[in-house]
This record gives sequence, C-alpha cells and structure tokens, in this order.
Amino acid sequence: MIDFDSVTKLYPDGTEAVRDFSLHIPQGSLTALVGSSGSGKTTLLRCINRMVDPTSGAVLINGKDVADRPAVELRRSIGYVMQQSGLLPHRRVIDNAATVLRLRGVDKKTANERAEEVLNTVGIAKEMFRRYPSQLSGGQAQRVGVARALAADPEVLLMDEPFGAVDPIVRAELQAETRRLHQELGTTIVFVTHDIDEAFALADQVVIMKTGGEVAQVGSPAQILANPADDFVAQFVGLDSAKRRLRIEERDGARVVIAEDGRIAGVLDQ
Ligand SMILES: Nc1ncnc2c1ncn2[C@@H]1O[C@H](COP(=O)(O)OP(=O)(O)OP(=O)(O)O)[C@@H](O)[C@H]1O
Repeated sequence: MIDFDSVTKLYPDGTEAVRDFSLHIPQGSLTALVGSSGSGKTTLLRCINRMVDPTSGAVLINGKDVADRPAVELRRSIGYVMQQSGLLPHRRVIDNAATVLRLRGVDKKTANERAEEVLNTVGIAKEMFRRYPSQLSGGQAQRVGVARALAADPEVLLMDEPFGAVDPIVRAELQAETRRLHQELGTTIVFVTHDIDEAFALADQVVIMKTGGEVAQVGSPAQILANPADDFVAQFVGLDSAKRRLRIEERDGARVVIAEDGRIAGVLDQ
C-alpha cells in the first residue's frame, strides 16, 4: 500500500531529520511510528501527503510515486489528524466535518448528510453539530477532527499525536474508538506517537525510531516485546513497565503474549 523507499530528508538549515528510511505499510494496517522527540516521525508522516518532499528517495502509494501526483489532489485523498484538531474556529462542527467534501465540489446537502454520518460514527451527539469548536472539549474536538478526516473516505489516514493534548481517561477512550474505527473501516492508518504504550495498544506494526530518523526496530508489538533488537529498544519498550498492555509469560513451556484483559494474544514460540 505505502512504501518508503530509501527516504532521506535534509532540511535547508542542514538538519538531517531522516536518513535512508525504508518501510512497507500493508493495506488496511495500522502502523505506529514511535520515538522520542526529534526522531523524524512527523517528517516521515508528511512525506506521505507531500507536506514535506524527501531530499532523496521516494514514497509510493499503491506503487505510484506521490511526487507524480498533484499535491492538492493527493492531500484531499488522505485524511490528516493533528494534535490540535485544526478545526476552523468560525465554522460550526457540521461544516468543519463537511469541509473536504465541499472542497471537492460535493453539494452542501450531500456533504452535510455524510458529515452527520461520520460525526455519528465518531460519537459526536447531534446537539453538538451546530456548536463552534471553542464550545467543545479537547476530546470532542479531536473526534470532530477524525470525522472531518474520514468524511471523504480517504485511502489513507495520517494521525500525528492526535491524542497528545487530552487527559489520560479521554485518551484511553479515543484510543479504543480508533481501534474500533480501524476494524470497522479497514482504512490504512499511519499513527505518530511518542508513547510506546499507545503504539502497542493500537498498532499491528510498530516502528521504533532513534534520533536522526534511524529505525531501531520494526515489528508487531508481540515480536518487539519478545525480541527487542537491542538495548535501546529494550529500554524504550520498558519491558517491566507496570502499564504494559501486553506482557509475556511462560505457559506450559511456551512463551505467550498476554493481553491487558488476561487473554492470550499470541504464542511466540513452542
Ligand atoms: N522545517 C524544518 N526545518 C529545519 N529542521 C526541521 C524542520 N522540521 C523539523 N526539523 C528537524 O528535524 C528533526 C525531526 O523533526 P520531526 O518533527 O520530524 O521529529 P518528530 O519525531 O516528529 O518530533 P516530535 O515528537 O518532537 O514532534 C528535528 O531535529 C527537527 O528539529
């Protein structure tokens, strides 16, 4: 679906944000890019929708180089959710959710119907539709941001620290909603976070980044937990973290991955 092919990004001031980054993101997966501040996560995400152009290398969607697609058309086919919801302050919730469809030339009635549908999907009650963004809580604003991104049925959804600014309880709720939406819609999602627990809770594929855009490890949460590539990953993953949603236990001579609710999420070896 999405392929990074030896992507390097050197900003004009000489900062090398990402070096020779390659990754395959399968159709319908949820991939989390996780790493500390400045490890190049946002840069990589923005290479997908051409908010950033790589200095060398390419990003392909379904085998086609995004550099060959007009940036505006490309961005309208890709949903983007940021930490601060980025909603238009002078537009009502319903109009914010309908923005991309209206930009695509869809008539107001059809766009609003679709906006109502996606607002409903993300759990925004009808009473909120006519409010302005300043009249929403942080969690509600993020939900509207997700609805806006989903309204145009994007082929890809990019999420950049979308729940970074909400409190832990709402954050857990929004994570659960994201999991549910991903299962329901099957959209390919690329999710940036600096929180390894969030990455493990959400993603099928986790990419752990080191400073300078170097990949420390790529794998499923279970693979990374079972076999951290090096000390950096082991420490980053905090194998003994009390918060860990997945943990590994020995059961009848096999190492199994146990999920938060106590059920067996996978068998690592026998
Ligand atoms: N426009 C820019 N010009 C110069 N340097 C930049 C620019 N944007 C980002 N950088 C630098 O590139 C590096 C990677 O930044 P990036 O925002 O991609 O990292 P990140 O992992 O998303 O960080 P954070 O978690 O703090 O958002 C950092 O050193 C950053 O200072």
